[in-house]
Amino acid sequence: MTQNLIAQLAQNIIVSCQALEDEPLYGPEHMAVMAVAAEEGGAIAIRANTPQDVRAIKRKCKLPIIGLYKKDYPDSAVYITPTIREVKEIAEAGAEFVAIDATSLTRPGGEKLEHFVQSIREECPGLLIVADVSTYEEGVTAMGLGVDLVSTTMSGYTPQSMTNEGPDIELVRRLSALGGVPVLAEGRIWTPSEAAECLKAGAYAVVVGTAITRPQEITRRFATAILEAARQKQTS
Ligand SMILES: CC(=O)N[C@H](C=O)[C@@H](O)[C@H](O)[C@H](O)COP(=O)(O)O
Repeated sequence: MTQNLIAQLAQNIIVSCQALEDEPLYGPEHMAVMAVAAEEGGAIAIRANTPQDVRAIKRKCKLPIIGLYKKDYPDSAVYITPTIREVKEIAEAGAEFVAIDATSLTRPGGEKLEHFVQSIREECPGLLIVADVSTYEEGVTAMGLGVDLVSTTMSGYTPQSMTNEGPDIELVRRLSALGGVPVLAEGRIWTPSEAAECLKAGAYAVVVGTAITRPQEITRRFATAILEAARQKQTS
């Protein structure tokens, strides 16, 4: 069953449907219809933040969910499903997968990643683990701990990782070349051709968020391009 779930993701698109409190589309019902739209468009799974959103999406959409729970702790910069408390809430909400921060950043309470992964296995049997990493070394470590998938989510968002505008295709390529644990390409994938490039680089599947589900950011890109074109027209 769990192996089938992983196999189902292969060579496909996962859509991340997330809106934080300060975003116009914030709210479980908005995310649920966003997930339905992604399903209609051919997504194979949904990535979603908070137990509330996972529950709402489950009610409307049949796709498996990679759940996460963004939460801030005062003693750590880790915010993607930082502790077993958030993992349990995501599992109880019905997600098939949980995405966790698997970077080398200090975890809340100084917990070691190895201990965290072990407690997920013990306390939430059957829940598949997606390790969100920012570097090659972190990916290798996570694979060694027996996670089910590795995702390049955090590349560009930690002090130890690159900060390019586009996706970190090189990281996808290097981690995929290891050949063991399936690698998801995630983060700043803006165009279908970038998504295709990630697959060519060896990605098992591709996760796209903002470019599909954050209309304010999509609008901003058009607005910027149009302003620039108008400026050029004026000066030519
Ligand atoms: C770094 C971080 O917190 N990433 C989050 C992880 O869940 C989301 O905010 C991203 O939208 C998601 O990873 C998809 O990426 P993009 O929206 O770039 O396609």
